Amino acid sequence: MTIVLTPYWKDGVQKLKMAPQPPPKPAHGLTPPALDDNVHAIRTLTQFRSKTSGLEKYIFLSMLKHENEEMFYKLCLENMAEFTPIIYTPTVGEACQKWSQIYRRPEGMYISIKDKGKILPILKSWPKLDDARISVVTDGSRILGLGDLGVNGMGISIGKLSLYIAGAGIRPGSTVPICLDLGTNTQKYLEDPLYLGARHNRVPEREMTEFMDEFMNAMAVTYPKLLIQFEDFSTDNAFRYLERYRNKYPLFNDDIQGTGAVVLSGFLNAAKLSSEASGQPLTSQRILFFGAGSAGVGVAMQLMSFFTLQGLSEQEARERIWLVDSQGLVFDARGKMAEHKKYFSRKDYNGSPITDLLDIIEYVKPTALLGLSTTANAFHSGVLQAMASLNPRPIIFPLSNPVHLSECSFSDAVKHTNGTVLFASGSPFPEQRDPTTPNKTLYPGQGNNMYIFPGLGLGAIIAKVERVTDSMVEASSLGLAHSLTEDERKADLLYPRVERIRDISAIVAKEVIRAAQKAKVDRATQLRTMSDSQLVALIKGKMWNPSV
Ligand SMILES: NC(=O)C1=CN([C@@H]2O[C@H](COP(=O)(O)OP(=O)(O)OC[C@H]3O[C@@H](n4cnc5c(N)ncnc54)[C@H](OP(=O)(O)O)[C@@H]3O)[C@@H](O)[C@H]2O)C=CC1
Ligand SMILES: CC(=O)C(=O)O
Ligand SMILES: [Mg+2]
Repeated sequence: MTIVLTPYWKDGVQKLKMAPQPPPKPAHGLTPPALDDNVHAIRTLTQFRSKTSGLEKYIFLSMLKHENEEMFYKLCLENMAEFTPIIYTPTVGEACQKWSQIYRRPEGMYISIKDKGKILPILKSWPKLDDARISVVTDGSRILGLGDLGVNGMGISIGKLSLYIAGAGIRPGSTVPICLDLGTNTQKYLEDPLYLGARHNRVPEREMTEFMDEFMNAMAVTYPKLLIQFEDFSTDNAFRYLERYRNKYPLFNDDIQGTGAVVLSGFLNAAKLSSEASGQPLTSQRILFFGAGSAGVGVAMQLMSFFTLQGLSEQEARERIWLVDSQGLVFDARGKMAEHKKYFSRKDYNGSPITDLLDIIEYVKPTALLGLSTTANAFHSGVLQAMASLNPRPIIFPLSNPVHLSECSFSDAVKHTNGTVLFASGSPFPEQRDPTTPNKTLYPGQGNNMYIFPGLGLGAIIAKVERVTDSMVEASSLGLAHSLTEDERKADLLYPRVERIRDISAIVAKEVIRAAQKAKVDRATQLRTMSDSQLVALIKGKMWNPSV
């Protein structure tokens, strides 16, 4: 059997034999006499920790996954807080940027625009055809906040799927990383002799849509049990292909829906604390979005349900949300604007454009400031102080990834709000001392869709859904919000500790299955009669665990 698992070299498609399986345990006498899995885990972790840069650690773990997958996931599960910043944001961002330099072996499928008209046989050559359950598909056009990385975006599909396995116990053999190669508009890559993708600009929209139609149809034919996660498509395409396929195939867009769900969840917990401190009702929250792309608008759409769940009408909910883009406050009288911004564009402002964030804050008087702008340090000291002067507990979520593009750091947020901030960021930051209470530690939340997609995907797979409905996405969010333990609430955490990711994914998956049942999109109808505890037990029982 041959399989297209490698990127392209010039015009040719390199065909490789199937990727080698991990070797069976060596016969007695071929390993050192005292080799023991538990001690070897310590040895491997020590080797990992001896690497000095994030990228070296990433490469080490990537090779470990290839050579000893069970050990990789065992260590990952036991050291989630230490491993996620390496296999995921921020280090995965650097790995993607340098993908053409660090590439070593096939680990997913690359489907090129040159394969148009013959995508089906390529998909059929995937070695674990019948096992395929979840695919993360990117076209590399907006990887984290790093822009168009072309086929270098493969690293993000692989990273997300590692979190499906570690975080939700999806079987490793059921995951299918895919990177679509539709060209790149990044000149640096086109000129890089090591670049692994097609060496031309991105193809026009019509050609891409024809390609996508063929690809999606071929995916459904080849993998009838597959759920698709669209990842890191540039904003126009993210909205376009979500709308085009969401009622036809089981899929969701992680940046629009996964991010919306994770932020709604953290916001629900933050808003309770903020309203307790201000004495104002939850409905008085005023949310300012700095960034109005797929993530900003996706989150804004999801936060509508924060208000409607409190009894506000759709119109009232919409009035509690303001968007800012690179031209400043988004308002109708500004003139022509992208389709996805229109719904939240303000109708009640007719003045001249307001572009400075401090002026916008003065005008809106937000209780919450959410950053999805890819603009590092946009929440500077003046912005943080302004938020703190308006609110006893300001909600500040700098959600852009990776770390170096975050709108502010946790230490700055703590410093300039005198420790009152309710904080969540897209990438992790270290904890801080409370400036006002000796010996008290303040913990940053990680408002990253990694808390949602593993459980959402697992629930959708177990329920064998025909579609992913908005109600399933909302249920994943509420499941996450309610999964905080008493201890976590006492520490004012907005998200559960990442070490509990498996438990959280089980809760999220259960809520997703229940919502799928309500919407009647579940094909595993035998689950409908189970009690909640039976369902959670079933979900946990289905989770794959490393055997070492
Ligand atoms: N925490 C999480 O789980 C997630 C985080 N993200 C992060 O969100 C970020 C945005 O992603 P996405 O929405 O897809 O990206 P886009 O590029 O589509 O959106 C960026 C938005 O920010 C606006 N913007 C850019 N520069 C400025 C500026 N100087 N001032 C004000 N606004 C500005 C853009 O304005 P304009 O529209 O005018 O161009 C656009 O609206 C990324 O960094 C990504 O990593 C994404 C998904 C999940
Ligand atoms: C987290 C994520 O999906 C992003 O930054 O794009
Ligand atoms: Mg993403």
